[in-house]
Amino acid sequence: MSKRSTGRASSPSIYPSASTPPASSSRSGKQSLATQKSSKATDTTSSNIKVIVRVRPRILPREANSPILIQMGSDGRTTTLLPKNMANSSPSDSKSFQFDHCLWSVRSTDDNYKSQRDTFELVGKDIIQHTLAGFNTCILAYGQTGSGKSYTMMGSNEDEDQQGIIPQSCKELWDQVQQLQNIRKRFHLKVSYFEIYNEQVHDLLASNSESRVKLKVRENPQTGPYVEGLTEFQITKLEDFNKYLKMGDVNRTVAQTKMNDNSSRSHAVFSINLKIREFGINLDGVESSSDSFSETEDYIKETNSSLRLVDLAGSERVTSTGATGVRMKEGTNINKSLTTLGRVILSLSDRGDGPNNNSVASKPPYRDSVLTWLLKENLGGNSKTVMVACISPCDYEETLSTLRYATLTQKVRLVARANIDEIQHHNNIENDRKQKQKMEDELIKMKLQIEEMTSNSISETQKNEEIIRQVTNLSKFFEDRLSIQTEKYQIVKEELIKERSHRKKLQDSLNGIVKTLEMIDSKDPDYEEDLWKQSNLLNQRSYNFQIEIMKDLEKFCP
Ligand SMILES: Nc1ncnc2c1ncn2[C@@H]1O[C@H](COP(=O)(O)OP(=O)(O)OP(=O)(O)O)[C@@H](O)[C@H]1O
Repeated sequence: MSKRSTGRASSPSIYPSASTPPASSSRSGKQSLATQKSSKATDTTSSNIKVIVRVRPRILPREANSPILIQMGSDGRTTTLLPKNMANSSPSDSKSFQFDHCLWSVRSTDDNYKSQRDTFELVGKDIIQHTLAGFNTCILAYGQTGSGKSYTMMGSNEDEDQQGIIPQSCKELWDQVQQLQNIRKRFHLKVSYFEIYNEQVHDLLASNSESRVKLKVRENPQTGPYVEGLTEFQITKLEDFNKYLKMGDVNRTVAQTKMNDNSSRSHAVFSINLKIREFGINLDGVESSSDSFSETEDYIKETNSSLRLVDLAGSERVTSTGATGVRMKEGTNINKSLTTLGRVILSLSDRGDGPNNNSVASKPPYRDSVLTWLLKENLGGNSKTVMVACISPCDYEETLSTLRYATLTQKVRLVARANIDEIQHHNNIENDRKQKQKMEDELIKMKLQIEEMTSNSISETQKNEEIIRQVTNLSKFFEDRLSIQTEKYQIVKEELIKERSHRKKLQDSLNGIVKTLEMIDSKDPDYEEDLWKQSNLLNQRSYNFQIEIMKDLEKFCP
């Protein structure tokens, strides 16, 4: 909703295809025949429209020497409008008002200065939480022309510190979704962006040729009014928000006026539709595609909510703006719709306890302007709504008017309920039967597996016992063999010892013979003779011995 250039003329063309009915807890027509959604009515809260007042710095040249007519109390809830002509007035001429919050953004050096970030913290954070909880929510900026509505809602996208409520809300919502989603909980975000210019609705995200087509407003008995044929884009990454915001801002009608160089000539509504689906236990463990939701998905809970971020065109006095021609027509239409908004708020605030009370209050004239018709749910129905009333620091009349408008708005009571659908399956019994059968089959399969494993383990044990037996036998066999071998070794060892001693003896004998031969070689005559004698003696003995043997033999064998 940053402002760009002057408005363009309408050009008739084909309607875009997508439509955006507001979120509701009992959406009709889309559910599958096998299922039925039952709305969960427990999460219902009743609260007033919250009102926050923000005063901007003196930035217009005409304000340079003008006194600041606004004071804000240290409680952060009181705004005081000082008298127009302070020199001729007494302090009692000041007018004080109480709001949910009062944001002082006049001088960044002041202790109580509220930056864009502070503004989001106080205005947007809660709203994002409510959106995630399934409530329809709305933040709308109201105020005279040039009072800082677009700055508060959109700010400057170039500088992160200057970002307004819309880009900060997108980021906060995206971050929360990233944290909360898991295999059983899936989030789906879609955006749309339209403007109401001269009581006509234009799709700011339509292609160029279709962007000036006048769209129709329809009313769904359950979900309320919606723009027929509005383009919706799915958000798959944080940057998508920025892309569609920029696209819409390029198409928005803005113009230079005497009061504001870059004045919004239309009311702009940026919507984020959030769908959350929760899934039951999936026995197959199959994950569904996370890119898109299908109507046949077997989810057990669906939450639908829509966050509407509205930058209203500024109220203006023709005398102040000096508008003529097209600008004057725009201004008249802007004022007409804002007046209707005032009448709707007045009617709703009259009801005291809101839409459910029985007082005979006038029927809010929602249909008297496209703006109030489209915001019907956010102003007087199923929504949690915050109004940021923007004021300029030096304009008495316009500021007084805005503060009165804001005071009235605070009295509007809304009954919001979380749009949660619990899914009842008609085919539950059949599903249960199938699941039971599936689990029984699974059980039988597991039993068989266990039996198989048990029998396997018995035969394994037998096998092992057989191996142990064989190993025992083998080890016995080897032990026996070992003892036999040991015995054999002992015998061989003893024989070897004997052999060695025998060999020693032989060696000794051999040595004796060698010695004898050496002696022979040395030709010792005495020894030779002695040897000769011995030899003869032996021969003689041998001969005698033979004679004796012969004699004996003759005795036994005659
Ligand atoms: N809090 C702020 N801090 C600094 N500058 C601001 C602040 N609020 C508004 N401004 C500046 O004041 C000027 C008017 O603000 P802006 O365009 O947001 O007003 P507006 O209410 O949207 O006007 P219109 O209704 O005509 O579109 C802009 O130049 C804007 O940057």
